[in-house]
Amino acid sequence: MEVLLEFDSVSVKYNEHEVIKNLSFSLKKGEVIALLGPSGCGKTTILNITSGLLAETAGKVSVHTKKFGYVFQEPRLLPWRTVIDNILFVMKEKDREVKQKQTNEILKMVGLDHVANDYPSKLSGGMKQRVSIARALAADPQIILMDEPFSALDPKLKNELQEDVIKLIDKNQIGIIYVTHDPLEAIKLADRILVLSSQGCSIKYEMNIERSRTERDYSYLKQIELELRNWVGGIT
Ligand SMILES: Nc1ncnc2c1ncn2[C@@H]1O[C@H](COP(=O)(O)OP(=O)(O)OP(=O)(O)O)[C@@H](O)[C@H]1O
Repeated sequence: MEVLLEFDSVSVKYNEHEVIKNLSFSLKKGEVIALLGPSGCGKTTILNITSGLLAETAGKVSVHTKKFGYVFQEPRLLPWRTVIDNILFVMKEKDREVKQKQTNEILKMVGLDHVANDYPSKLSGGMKQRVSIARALAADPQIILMDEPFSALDPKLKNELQEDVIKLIDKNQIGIIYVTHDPLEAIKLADRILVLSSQGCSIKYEMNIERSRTERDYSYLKQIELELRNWVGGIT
C-alpha cells in the first residue's frame, strides 16, 4: 500500500530539551494510527512535525503529500462565516458551482446540510466538531491530523461522532494520525496503536488491530483492550 509519511530516526529538541528521540514509523494510505501516551510526551509535537510547522533536529521526516486536513480539540471555526462558508473557505477548487456542489455533498455526509447557512454560534459543540471534520475533508486531504478531536464532547456525542468518522475513514481511504488519551477510542478507530513513552516519546508498544472498523467482534476487541491496558495503565 502507498506510503504517505515516514519518520526515520527522528529527534526533536526544544532548546536543549529533547522531546522526541529516534522515532521511526510510517503511515500508509487508508491507515489510521492512534498515538497514545502520557500528557507532555510529545504527541502534538509529532503532528506539528508532520504538518511542517516544526522541523526535526535529527533524522528524516518524508511526507509524500501536501494535502493535509486538521481537526483540533476545539473546532476553531471562523465565527463570522456561516457553516457552508467555513467549508468553502478551505477548498482549492476554483469553479464556484463545483465547489458548492462538493460542499453540499460533504455537509450531507456529516449530517449538517440543514444548518449550512447558520453561524457556528448557533450550533452545539458536537455540531461544531462535525463542521471541522467536514472542513478537514473539504481540503481533499490525503492525510488528516487529529488532536484529541472528541475530548471536549459528552459521551453520547462522542460516540455518534466516532461512528461518523468510522464511516468517513472507510469511504475516503485517507491516512489519519490521531492523538488520544483514551485507549477505548484508539481501539475503536485505529488500525495501529503506538503507545508512546514519557521519556523521548519512543514507541513503548505497537499494536495492530486486524479487523474492519464496522465489524463487532467483541471477544477480539476485549482481548485487545486487556492487552493494551497492560501498557497504558499509567496514562493521564
Ligand atoms: N514551543 C515549545 N517550546 C518549548 N517546549 C515545548 C514547546 N511545545 C511543547 N513543548 C514541550 O514539549 C513536550 C511535549 O509537548 P507536546 O505538546 O508535544 O506533548 P503532548 O503529548 O501532545 O501533550 P498533551 O497530551 O498534554 O497535549 C512538553 O514537555 C512541552 O512542555
